[in-house]
Amino acid sequence: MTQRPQLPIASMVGALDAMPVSVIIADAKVADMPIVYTNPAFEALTGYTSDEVRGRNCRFLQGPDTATEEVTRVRRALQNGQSVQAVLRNYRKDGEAFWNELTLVPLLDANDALVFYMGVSRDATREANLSAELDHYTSHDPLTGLPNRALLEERLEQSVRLSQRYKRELAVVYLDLDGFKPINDHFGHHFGDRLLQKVAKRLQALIRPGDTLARVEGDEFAIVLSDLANATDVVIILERILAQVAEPMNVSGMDVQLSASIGVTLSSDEVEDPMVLIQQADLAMYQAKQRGRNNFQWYSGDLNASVAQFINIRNQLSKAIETDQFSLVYQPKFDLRSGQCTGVEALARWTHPVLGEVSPNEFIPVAEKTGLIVSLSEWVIRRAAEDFKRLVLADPDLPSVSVNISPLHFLREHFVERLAELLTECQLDAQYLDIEVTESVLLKDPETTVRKMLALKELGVHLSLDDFGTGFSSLNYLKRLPIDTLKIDRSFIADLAHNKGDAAIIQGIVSMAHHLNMKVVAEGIETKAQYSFLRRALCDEMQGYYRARPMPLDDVAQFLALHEGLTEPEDDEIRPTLLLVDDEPNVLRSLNRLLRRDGYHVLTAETADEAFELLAQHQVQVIISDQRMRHMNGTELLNHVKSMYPGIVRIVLSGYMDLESVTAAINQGQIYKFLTKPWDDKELRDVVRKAVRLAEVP
Ligand SMILES: Nc1nc2c(ncn2[C@@H]2O[C@@H]3COP(=O)(O)O[C@H]4[C@@H](O)[C@H](n5cnc6c(=O)[nH]c(N)nc65)O[C@@H]4COP(=O)(O)O[C@H]3[C@H]2O)c(=O)[nH]1
Repeated sequence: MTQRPQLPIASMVGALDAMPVSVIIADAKVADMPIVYTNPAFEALTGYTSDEVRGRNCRFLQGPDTATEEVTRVRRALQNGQSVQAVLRNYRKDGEAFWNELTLVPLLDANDALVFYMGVSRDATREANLSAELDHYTSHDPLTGLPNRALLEERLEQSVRLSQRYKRELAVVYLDLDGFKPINDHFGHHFGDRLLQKVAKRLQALIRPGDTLARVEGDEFAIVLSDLANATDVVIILERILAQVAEPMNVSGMDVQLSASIGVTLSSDEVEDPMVLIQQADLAMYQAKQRGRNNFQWYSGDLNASVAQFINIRNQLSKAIETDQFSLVYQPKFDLRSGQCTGVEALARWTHPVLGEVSPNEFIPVAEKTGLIVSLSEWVIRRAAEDFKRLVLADPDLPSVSVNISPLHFLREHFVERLAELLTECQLDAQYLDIEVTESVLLKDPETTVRKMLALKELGVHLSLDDFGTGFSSLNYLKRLPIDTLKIDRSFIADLAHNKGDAAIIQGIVSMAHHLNMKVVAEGIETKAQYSFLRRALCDEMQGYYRARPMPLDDVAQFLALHEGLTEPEDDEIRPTLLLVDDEPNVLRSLNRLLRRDGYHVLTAETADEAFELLAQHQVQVIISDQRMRHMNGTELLNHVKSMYPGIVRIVLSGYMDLESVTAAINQGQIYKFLTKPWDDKELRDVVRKAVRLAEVP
């Protein structure tokens, strides 16, 4: 056994004085262990000089918050002559508390007898505060100071257990502020944050100390109302919440009025997983939104499947970008005269590992609602810019790639600046990017739209107004917008062959756009009839399944490489075209034979529907219709033709002499000539020749 060196305290003092950590030595031979030495670092830590503390027991450093269990543990170690470590809440001379990370070691003499205790201290206040802050941070929302979702779930679990044990009612409330996002987007996040803090304060004032109010995310709050004597108490609280949220709030000198949509559910004995209650309240909240906002709805168990779908998508969407579940497809657009490809539109596709293909019509509105649309769109722009470089290799004349930008994103502060940054990052010249914004931006905020569009033009991007015709744009604003292209919404195209209103709207849009120096693209062209009608209506470009569907990148590259601008002239562009309408196939056959000989391009129809399809497809000069057919009346048909295609010369060829309708039709200018069956070949050919000449006069 090695001999322990005997260290008289006096010989150690020089070294201890120089130590950067606080050292204290107490005499262990005396019952109360008085202090016999402290070094200068002790004074720096506690504020006490050596003279002030010599002869006293260390307990003067303790205070009201010092944990008694820790002190007892230290005392026991000292009694047993053992080393001990502890972190004690101590107090400096000026009363300020600090965390003392203390190590006490016994000093023994040569005979192993305990003579002194040496205490080495370190100020651990910073770490302790940090860890407390961290605890708070992980369980609280930094903006409002309210519990976050994690703490809400913890408290809910406890509350459900207590309510089951004591047979009390418990309700979970889910609250979403109506119209908060536009305010946030419009006035900026700082303003939005202040507003959320005010709302949080008001809500907090309405609940009891045992309840939990949490900010779940964005403008969504949840409340656990526990220990309710009966369920009807909830109604009173909810009414108060609605009223309080609706009271104007003053933020930065501006009065803002909000409302809330609230969903509520009650805990029942059957609930095994308390988290289900949050989902139920959330579902009910969406129902409240659907029912017109500023109201509350109880969860009923059989909520609308579409609401459940909405929530499901919302929950999945946030992971989708990170896990690479999105892709892009491209749909080409074509010039209606040359047939050349005038660009491709990027359309987002989401393939979820379980849900499969989710339509953009489902996920885009959800992405808008949750704000995820911004990161999604930025991803789309980046990917489209990259893909465009590949597509110009396939078609060096490809003018641009179009991306859809949702109104919410478009109207966000700094949208234009951010786009400029993205273009620089992607090294894409602005002229190759076409931004498609729906007409609804004009409804939301026309002045900002005008300002942003001017800035975008300055940047050099191409601008298209999408879904045109659905948003009732103010024409006043339209003429101020630096728009390059109007895209006529698909809904006007679908029925244009039969609906005279749609046909007239299209003609009106084309003529107005051309006057404003804009091009017109018709969307959703599926049939030859629609295609031909739009060509004749002088529409500039088309997009639709009739020519090309949206395709993955490789396919569209191949398509562009092989595509040649075509458009053979149509028959009716070379020869005068006649349309014969009769429900008797034999009559149609003999008329066709007779008139073809005169060099006309002859079309035949047995029904009104067929006739309108053909009229949409072809430039018809003269229509000859039977008067009494099984499903229609000739003069009615011609009346309809007159309003849709006023330039077509109309002739009735009837087996009956219904004088009344004939004279009415002639008087109203609906028909040019009335001929009777059986017809005289020569007379008929004469009348048709004159009618064709009449139709050709502009
Ligand atoms: N029935 C029919 N449909 C046709 C025809 N030709 C094209 N379509 C479809 O019409 C939609 C045209 O895009 P949109 O009006 O911008 O309408 C888009 C657009 O508003 C939105 N969307 C798609 N991708 C994005 C995106 O990346 N960002 C944003 N913000 N919105 C997007 O979702 C909407 C729907 O997209 P999709 O389902 O891809 O649907 C596309 C396209 O597939 C046709 O001949 N017949």
